[in-house]
Amino acid sequence: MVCSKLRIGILHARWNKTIIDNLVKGAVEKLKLLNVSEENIIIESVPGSFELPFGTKKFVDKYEKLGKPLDAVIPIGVLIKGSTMHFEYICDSVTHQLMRLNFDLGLPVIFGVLTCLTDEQAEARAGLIEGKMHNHGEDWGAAAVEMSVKFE
Ligand SMILES: Nc1c(NC[C@H](O)[C@H](O)[C@H](O)CO)[nH]c(=O)[nH]c1=O
Ligand SMILES: CC(=O)[C@@H](O)COP(=O)(O)O
Repeated sequence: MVCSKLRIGILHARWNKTIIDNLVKGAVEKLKLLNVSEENIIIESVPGSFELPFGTKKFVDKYEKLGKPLDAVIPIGVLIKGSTMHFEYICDSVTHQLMRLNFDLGLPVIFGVLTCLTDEQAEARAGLIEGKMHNHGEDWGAAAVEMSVKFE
C-alpha cells in the first residue's frame, strides 16, 4: 500500500502534557516525512496511560464503524515513577494489554509508552533536552508505517 493512503491513529494520554505533546509532534512529523497524508493522521486522547489499552480498542472500533479503518495505532503515554507501586502496576498491565491488542485487533499497535524513573529521563526521550537522546515519537511513527505495509 502506498504510504499516502495509510490511515494512522495516535491515541495519547494527557498526563505529563509537555512531554506528551513533543512525543506526538515527533510521531506526526515522521509520519508526514514518510508521506502519510496529514488528513490520515487521526489524533485522539484519553485521561492517562491506564486508559490506553481499552481506549485503543474503542478508537479502532470507532473508525472501523465509520468505514475509515486504521492501518496502525500509536498509543502514547508517559509514566513517571512516584513514591508508591502505582507506577509498576500500570506499566506492567498497560504493556501486556497493548501487546495483546496487536493480535486481538489484527493491526499494528505500536508501544509508545515511556516508563521512566525521573522527569529528566522522560524529557530526554521526548527530545526535550538539547544534545541528549532523540524524540522517541519519531521511532514510533516509523514503526507504525513499516508495520502497516510489512508482509502485505
Ligand atoms: N501517574 C500517571 C498516570 N496515572 C493515571 C492513570 O493512568 C489513570 O488515568 C488513572 O489511574 C485513572 O484510571 N497516568 C500517566 O499516563 N502517567 C503517570 O505518570
Ligand atoms: C505512574 C504513577 O502512577 C505515579 O506517578 C503516581 O505517583 P504516586 O506513586 O506517588 O502516587
